Amino acid sequence: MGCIASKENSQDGHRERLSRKGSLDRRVSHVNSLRTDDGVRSKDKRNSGDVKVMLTDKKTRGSRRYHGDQIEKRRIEKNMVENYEVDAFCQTQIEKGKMEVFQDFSILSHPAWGKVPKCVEAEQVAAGWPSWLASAAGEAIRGWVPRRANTFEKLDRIGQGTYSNVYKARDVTHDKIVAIKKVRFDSGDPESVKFMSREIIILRGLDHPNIIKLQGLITSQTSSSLYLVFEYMEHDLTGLSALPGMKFTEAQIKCYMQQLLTGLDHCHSHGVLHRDVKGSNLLIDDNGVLKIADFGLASFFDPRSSAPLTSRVVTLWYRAPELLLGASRYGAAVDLWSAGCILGELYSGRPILPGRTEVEQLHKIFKLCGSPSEDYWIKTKLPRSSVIKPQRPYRRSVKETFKDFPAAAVGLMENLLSMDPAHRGTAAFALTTEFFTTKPFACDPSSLPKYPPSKEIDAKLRDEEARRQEAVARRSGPKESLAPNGHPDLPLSLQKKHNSVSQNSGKMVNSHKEQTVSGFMIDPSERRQAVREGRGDFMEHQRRKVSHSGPLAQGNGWTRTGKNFDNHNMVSGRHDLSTISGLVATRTILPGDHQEKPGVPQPELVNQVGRLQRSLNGLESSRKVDQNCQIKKMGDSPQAGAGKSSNKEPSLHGRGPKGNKIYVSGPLLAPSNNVEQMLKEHDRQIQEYARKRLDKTKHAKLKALGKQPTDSLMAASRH
Ligand SMILES: Nc1ncnc2c1ncn2[C@@H]1O[C@H](COP(=O)(O)OP(=O)(O)OP(=O)(O)O)[C@@H](O)[C@H]1O
Repeated sequence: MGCIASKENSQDGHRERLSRKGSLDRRVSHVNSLRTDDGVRSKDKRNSGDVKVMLTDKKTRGSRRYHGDQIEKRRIEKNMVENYEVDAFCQTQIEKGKMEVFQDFSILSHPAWGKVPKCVEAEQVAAGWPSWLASAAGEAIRGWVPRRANTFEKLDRIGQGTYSNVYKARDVTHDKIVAIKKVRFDSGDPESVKFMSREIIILRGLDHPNIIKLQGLITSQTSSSLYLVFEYMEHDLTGLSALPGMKFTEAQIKCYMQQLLTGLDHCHSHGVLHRDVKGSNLLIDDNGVLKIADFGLASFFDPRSSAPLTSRVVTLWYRAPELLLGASRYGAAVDLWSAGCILGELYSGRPILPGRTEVEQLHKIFKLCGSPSEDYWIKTKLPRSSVIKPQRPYRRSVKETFKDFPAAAVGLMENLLSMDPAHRGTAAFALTTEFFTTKPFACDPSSLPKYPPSKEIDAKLRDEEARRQEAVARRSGPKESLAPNGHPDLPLSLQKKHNSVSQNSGKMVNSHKEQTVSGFMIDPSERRQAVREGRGDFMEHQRRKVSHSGPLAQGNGWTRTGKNFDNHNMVSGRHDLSTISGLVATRTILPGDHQEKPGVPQPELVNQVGRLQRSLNGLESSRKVDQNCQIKKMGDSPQAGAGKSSNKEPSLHGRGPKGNKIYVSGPLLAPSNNVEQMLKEHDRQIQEYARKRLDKTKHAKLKALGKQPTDSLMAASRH
């Protein structure tokens, strides 16, 4: 335990000591906005290098960072500092063992972290670890031995993600229930190995009651599979919110938000960005304890580093505007944006920004949060700002939109959903806002009601079953207005997507047949067989079919803002996020967090904008198009573009994936009454394009195999 210096000089000495360890207070420079006494947010101009120490309360794990001139009086809520001289207080707290000082904030981002000396690596391999793991994450597995699959009894499948299947299982050796996550990855692919080891390193490096604990790894030198063993959590926030009749109290919402922000604060103060905060990644146990899970997209960050990060992270509905605009240098604020979306969702009972494409997502954000100021565009020079920038500003409407929510909640949402990431504050700061300091206070997790096990996957099964029954009823009725398996509340284009994804999920499930030879004592597929012999279990069958990721809630009964809430901004909780293209961030596009070149628009987005624009051109002829948003010529400065007429065609050109020019022109967004129609058309065009691409590929494959393509494939290949 190191001493805490009270004066600049001694702190400099302290800093020097840290510096020698290669860890100068880098973790703390994201304390960049503070609230002044009059409640007005002000940018903290202090140099991040002034930050001296970070204190963490051992009990709540809430941390506080102190600048040189902040080392004076501090408040403590619950067990945090209050009206104490930090020096004296901390000394006492340390003596009492209640507080500790983090001296080395950079442990996770230290380049050597993850590596062990060659001799240790050899020992690990001898102990049965695969060499790729010993080499890439030796430090993270230090002290562990690989677990064997036959010491677990696989029970049900409880989750399915983009990269994984999650099972409930019994750890026979320790006689306890655990969750095991089988990750799809290829140990022969360096990128795959990098992501896998990063997830493991981060999970092992973070130790906090609000962060899921990795308990072990199931692997062997011969197996290509890797299973992560976690403590078992009965619920996730999406599943819990979707329980029929669920209504969270305000104290309960505060309780979940407090835990989420405390967990995020721990990540951020250890230099980790989660980058996929959403309801299905927030797990809750039977004691009401919330833990942040799924660090598959998490990354280390160092605000002083110039290394670019990818902007293709975070599930679309929870993705911060700077990411949508292509930022490659960002920080903890991206997680805070997602937390703001979760807060809104907990109150409103449905996702607050459910965009279907990146363009639509930005449009929804602009409508709710206002478009960024001119200063912001100039200051940030975000790559896509030259592609998508409203011609006249959108007014912020958070207060009006959520006027039925408690004022303190809206206050916090205003912070977290700031367009400028610098104004979002920090997780630690959010925990000190009025939302948490006024009544009703956050309740104790243990006082929360006990709920039946509820996962996102369960909510999906209920929806699937309801849809199936509805389809049966419709088929037997006089009218047949819906396609089989169709969502009654989804546009046809999305229904098609939904159906195709369901089919894909089915295929994926088949590919998991290999698990019957996985070495587990009991396999769910065998169990299913046994069950089927007893009763035809539709739910179990569906468990294998559904895909993952979606909204937090589907109308939980909290006071709705009803017509005050922008209907375009709302969707039924039944919509399956994973069925909508491009919504879920992928790992494959993160080759070492590659990034797009600044100023060069991302092809997918340009294509989207292009198609959107072309559909707008049709609308334009009726002269009903709003001139509010304009797409400017690529590479033009925002100022130059703003002066150009949007009626000219083409006014934007960029290059598509194969270097072909893409022309788009005119205003980006139509008036709100046309937006839905325009987006449907846009959506249809994307689908058609995707189908043609698929057909072309099939055609090429068949040709390569010397088989005769069908007429439709022939037609597609001619396009
Ligand atoms: N420790 C756990 N205990 C219980 N359930 C869990 C646990 N970990 C994950 N799950 C369930 O499995 C689901 C998917 O897990 P996870 O998010 O880790 O997978 P993923 O493949 O990374 O998903 P995504 O595609 O959303 O990124 C979660 O939403 C949750 O319902």
